[in-house]
Amino acid sequence: MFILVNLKAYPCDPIAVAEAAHEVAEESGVRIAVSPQASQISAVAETGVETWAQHVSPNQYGSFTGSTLAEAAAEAGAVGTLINHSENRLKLADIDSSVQAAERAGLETCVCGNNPRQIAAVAALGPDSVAVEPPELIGGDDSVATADPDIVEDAVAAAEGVDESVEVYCGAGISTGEDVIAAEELGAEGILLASGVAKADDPKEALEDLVSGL
Ligand SMILES: O=C(CO)COP(=O)(O)O
Repeated sequence: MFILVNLKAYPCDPIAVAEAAHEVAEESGVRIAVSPQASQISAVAETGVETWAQHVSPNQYGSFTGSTLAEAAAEAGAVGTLINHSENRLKLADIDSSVQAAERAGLETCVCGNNPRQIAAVAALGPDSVAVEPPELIGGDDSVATADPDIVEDAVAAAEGVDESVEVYCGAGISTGEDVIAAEELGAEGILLASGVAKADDPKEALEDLVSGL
């Protein structure tokens, strides 16, 4: 299982979380990545943890003020990027262009969708992975894997029906090792989570719990 910790714009210490994630990844052998704010990518990458951008813009180099250039994210040390997170939704044409931009820059891509229909649509754009995250469960205490298991199984089937090579992740409300195992049993190959680590008193302890059953 791949564990991607999305720090969103939470007021946590990204370096402390990155160092904890790097240590837990090394100790457990589980693949763990951290996705900080764009301005913190290079500092997070310097800790040695696998680092992802939260978004890349659909544009190339040029007159695009305020954009998050995929090449700049890669040069700062990101190796992957989320695209179309529920909190940063894009039009389908822009998702397509952002996937292309990320691929040009050599970034791994994970495109998010709210439900299995959206997962099928974005899987057709050829990302490396897709992630289903029901918005109503994001940031809450109920894990998607137990509160809405059908959405995970249906997303896995939807992506498989379009392109079997696209991995399927899930996220929303995941905070424990049991949640991770439940997601794995539903067919997810990775999880996205945020508040369970970014808001934890002890992020390392939270991460150790997340990988405990793997
Ligand atoms: O949006 C998410 C990860 O990208 C999920 O957030 P929570 O883990 O806080 O529910």
